[in-house]
Amino acid sequence: MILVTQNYKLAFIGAGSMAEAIFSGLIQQNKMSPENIIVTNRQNEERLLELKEKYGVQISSNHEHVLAEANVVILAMKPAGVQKAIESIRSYTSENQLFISVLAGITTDYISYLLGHNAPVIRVMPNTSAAVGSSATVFAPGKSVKDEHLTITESLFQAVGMVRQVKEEDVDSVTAIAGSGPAYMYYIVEAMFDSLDELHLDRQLGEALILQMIQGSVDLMKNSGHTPRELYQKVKSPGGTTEAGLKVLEDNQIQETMRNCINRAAQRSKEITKEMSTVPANTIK
Ligand SMILES: NC(=O)C1=CN([C@@H]2O[C@H](COP(=O)(O)OP(=O)(O)OC[C@H]3O[C@@H](n4cnc5c(N)ncnc54)[C@H](OP(=O)(O)O)[C@@H]3O)[C@@H](O)[C@H]2O)C=CC1
Ligand SMILES: O=C(O)[C@@H]1CCC=N1
Repeated sequence: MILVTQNYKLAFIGAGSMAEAIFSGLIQQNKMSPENIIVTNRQNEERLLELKEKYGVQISSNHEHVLAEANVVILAMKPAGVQKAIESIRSYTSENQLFISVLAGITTDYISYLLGHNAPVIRVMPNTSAAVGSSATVFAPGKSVKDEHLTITESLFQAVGMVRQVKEEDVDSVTAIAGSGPAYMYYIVEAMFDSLDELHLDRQLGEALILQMIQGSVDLMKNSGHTPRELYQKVKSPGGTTEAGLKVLEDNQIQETMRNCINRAAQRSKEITKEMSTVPANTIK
């Protein structure tokens, strides 16, 4: 289905980590040409120049210019900045444009309310692995979304990884796994890397072994048909090294901690909705 992206002009409102991960992934996977991507931010001109230099994308601080030719507008500022950001572009937007928001906790209804018209709005939750074509992305349609808009969104994000459609009410939960999840993995891997010094192992060799070990574990989980529990039972020998290590994880309730971590992130997404994404009651149609 990765066909339509070449015909579109994409405007990124926000030029941070997530915007960069998405457009760099699209460019690297040859799904979009940099001339068809225009990027703006709030104030950091140096950042825009750096992105132009690195990827060849168009940049501009003039919001009218940014919105002028865009068919698809990707909102990629922090959730707290969405109101000001949309206020600054609203007069240059139209119902012919598709709005894709990657903002955690911000609902499609709230974006429609801020836009003040009926342009289609789709809420997407990708992750930074989009930069290497390996995002785990979900999307949920808001009002006025037609099949063609779903197709565009699917093909854009399919170009940078796996993509699935969900109901908007499930996006908070998915954010905790797919959106925030990479950070939890990096946090654990950081501790593994740090153990190398304590083990007096060569850092380069140790890091390569750890990453390959993780890659291999993922491959086996995907391909063996076994559950994670079955797989770790196969690694463990009575009285062996794995059993000794797992005992430390169990004693420290690492599985419970991980569940708490995911639940807390999902809850935070809901809190963001309450704090920053409430549509005044008298405006709901
Ligand atoms: N990082 C991640 O892994 C993921 C992030 N997200 C979501 O992506 C969004 C962006 O996150 P992230 O990239 O990490 O954030 P960053 O802080 O890296 O980037 C935010 C960007 O938004 C710009 N911005 C702020 N206000 C405005 C405005 N009024 N008009 C135009 N641009 C504006 C900033 O510009 P300036 O620097 O000039 O202020 C900056 O370029 C968030 O809503 C987050 O929830 C979703 C999935 C994963
Ligand atoms: O931390 C955040 O709020 C964003 C959403 C998912 C990843 N980063």
